[in-house]
Order: sequence, then C-alpha cells, then structure tokens
Amino acid sequence: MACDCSASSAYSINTKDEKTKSWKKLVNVAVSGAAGMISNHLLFKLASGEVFGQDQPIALKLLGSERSIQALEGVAMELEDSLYPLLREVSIGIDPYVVFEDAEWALLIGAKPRGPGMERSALLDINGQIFAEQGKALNAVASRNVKVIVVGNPCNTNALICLKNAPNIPAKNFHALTRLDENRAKCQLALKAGVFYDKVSNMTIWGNHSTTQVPDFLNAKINGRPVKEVIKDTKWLEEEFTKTVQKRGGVLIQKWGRSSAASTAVSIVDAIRSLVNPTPEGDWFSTGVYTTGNPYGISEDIVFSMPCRSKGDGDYELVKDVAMDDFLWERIKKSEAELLAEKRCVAHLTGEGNAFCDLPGDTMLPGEM
Ligand SMILES: NC(=O)c1ccc[n+]([C@@H]2O[C@H](COP(=O)([O-])OP(=O)(O)OC[C@H]3O[C@@H](n4cnc5c(N)ncnc54)[C@H](O)[C@@H]3O)[C@@H](O)[C@H]2O)c1
Repeated sequence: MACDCSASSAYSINTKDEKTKSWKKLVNVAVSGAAGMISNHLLFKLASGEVFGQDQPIALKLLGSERSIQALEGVAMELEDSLYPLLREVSIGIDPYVVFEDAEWALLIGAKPRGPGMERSALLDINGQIFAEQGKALNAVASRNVKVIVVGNPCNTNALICLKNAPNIPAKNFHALTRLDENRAKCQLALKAGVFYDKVSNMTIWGNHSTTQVPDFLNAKINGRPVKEVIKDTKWLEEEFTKTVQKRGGVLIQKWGRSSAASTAVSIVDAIRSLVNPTPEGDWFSTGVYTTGNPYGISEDIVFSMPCRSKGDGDYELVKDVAMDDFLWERIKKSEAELLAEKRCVAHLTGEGNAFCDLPGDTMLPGEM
C-alpha cells in the first residue's frame, strides 16, 4: 500500500457526503498520535458509533509522525477490514495542515514521552512545539467551530499553547483531558462506599492533569448524598483517596510496564459523549478548560480542570454553585501555582516573550512516580 506522506492518502470506503432522512451529515474527526497505544483502542470505538451515535457517519483523519507512518498504514488497514458501516473515510498523513482540514473534532493524542533523566521543562518545550504547530494548523484549516481535546502530556499546558496559536478558534473550544482522573476518583469512592460506579456523581477534578490534581470529595455525591455523609472516614478521604487518584497512573505503569491506554481511550469517549449529550439534571463532569471568566477566582488565562455542564451541542458552561472550603481551596491553589509556572516555562510558545522555568520540583505527570 503506497503512501504519499507529504499529503494525506485516502483509504476511501465511501467519501460521498451523504444526507438522508435517517443519516446525519458526515462528521470529520482528526486524531493525532493515531498509531499509538491510546488510539489503538479509541479509533475502533469512534468507528463503531459508540461515541457519536449509531446514526452518525464518520470520517477519520489520522495524523502520525514520520516515524509512525508505516504503522499508521497498518491502522488504516485494520479499520478498513473491520467493515464498520458508519466509517465512510479513513485518511492518513503527517502534515497537520492537510490532515486537520475541515476537522470538526481534533483529538490531539500524539506527543513524545518523557525519557529517562529528561527535565519536565524539556518535555514542556518538546511537546509544546508540537502543540504550537498543531494549533497553527487548526487555525488555518479546521472548521471554525472545531472542538479540540488535548490528551498528549502535559495536557493542560499543551492545550493552552494550542489555543494561543489558534486565535481564530474560540478558546472555549479547547479541552485538556482530565476525564480519566474523574473516572478513577469515582471508582475509588464507589469501592470505598460499596456501591456501583453509577451511584457516584458530581465528581470534579480541579486543576492540572498531574500529581497536584485535586479530586473534590466536598462536592461529590454518592446516591445523591454528599460523600462526607456516606464515607465518614475523613482521614481516608483527605489522605488516601486523594493520593490514590493522583498516583493511580504511576502505580499502573509499575505493575504493567506500560501506561494506561484502554482506560484513557474510554475516558476520551466519555469526554466527547459529555459534550454531545445533555448532562443529566443536577450532575456535571470535569474537563480542563480556559479559565478566563471563571467564577471561582482561579487565575485567568490558563487551562484548568473545572466542573462543567453541557446541553449536548458540543459546548459547555461552568457550574457555578459549588462549595469551597479551606482544605479544597489550598490544594486548588497548589495546582494553580504549578500551571502558572508551566505557563511561564512555555512563554516562547504562546507569544508572551521569553520563557522562565521555575517549576515546583515535587510535581509530576500522573504516570510518573
Ligand atoms: N490526559 C490523560 O489523561 C492521558 C492519559 C494517558 C496518556 N496520556 C498522554 O497521551 C500521550 C500518548 O500516549 P500513548 O500511550 O498513546 O503514547 P504512544 O507513544 O503509544 O503513542 C504516541 C504516538 O504519537 C506519535 N507522535 C509523536 N509525535 C507526534 C506528532 N508531532 N504528530 C503526530 N503524532 C505524533 C508517535 O509516533 C506515537 O505513534 C502521551 O503524551 C501520554 O502521556 C494522557
């Protein structure tokens, strides 16, 4: 199978832009890092209809790196061979200006892993450059209403870099994925309370997708009741629960020798579904979004995970009526400080002058120990 890697090569199943009574207009979904581990789970979920619905035909536009292009051809072949009725087009390429054309969703997963001995500031720079370029490409060729979910780490700051490089796309459309952290927090609360996962609601992850993230047990509910009324073990909530969620990714790597891919893919599906379906009455979900105009007093102009609701139109609003206490606020401020430091460290990529790196030494990505 030949591939012209300077352009995208189409593995066309049916490129016709169909619109009938029962089929919706084709949705263009771009995925970067499409030959990676997370995408290996995610792409098949997207193609199956479990994300956008069983009446939603989909075109997948897969972005790889030069090194992964052959693997990407293999991915496209597997997708073709799966005969998904909703999958109308698969295209692959390594040029974001080609692959992101008309994208209505951009799931930005591809990034470099932090190598042994690599400083966090170096990772911020290497991956930041990827997201600066991809932001520019989205700005140039994607749908003006594209929804962007940044997964590649450090995802909050990568999302900030991306949106700063895409001034013609609303900053509100950019998300950093913290849904895996929300799911992990829900799982821990359900296990402790001895209830099924779906009884846990109103779970907020505040802040950075790092070990400073703040799983909020003050506002979360179990069976509609405040968590603190159901789980009386305050010491567990304040110490063990929080640490377990913050370090879950690292523990998983230690046990399995690789980072969470399947559960991350599931959480990307959850994140998209939360935006394309109305949020159940009284509930909310967590996602890392642009802070400018937030009602909580969190610093403006960073990407911070906060509680959101959606009408199901792809957009969201911040939830206003959340409680705050000193314990919660103190930890939120720590995550905020980390993100402000990350922002200073990538100033050269956001158009804000010279970078200055003074990152707090004790914080890491959830996958790092
Ligand atoms: N936010 C979260 O909750 C969360 C959870 C898990 C992993 N992650 C992050 O997701 C990222 C991907 O994880 P993975 O396990 O799929 O990694 P992976 O190494 O298996 O796959 C990454 C892929 O991206 C490709 N890539 C690298 N640079 C690229 C570029 N500029 N453009 C397009 N593709 C590029 C690589 O060739 C590789 O195929 C990592 O940064 C990881 O830390 C985030």
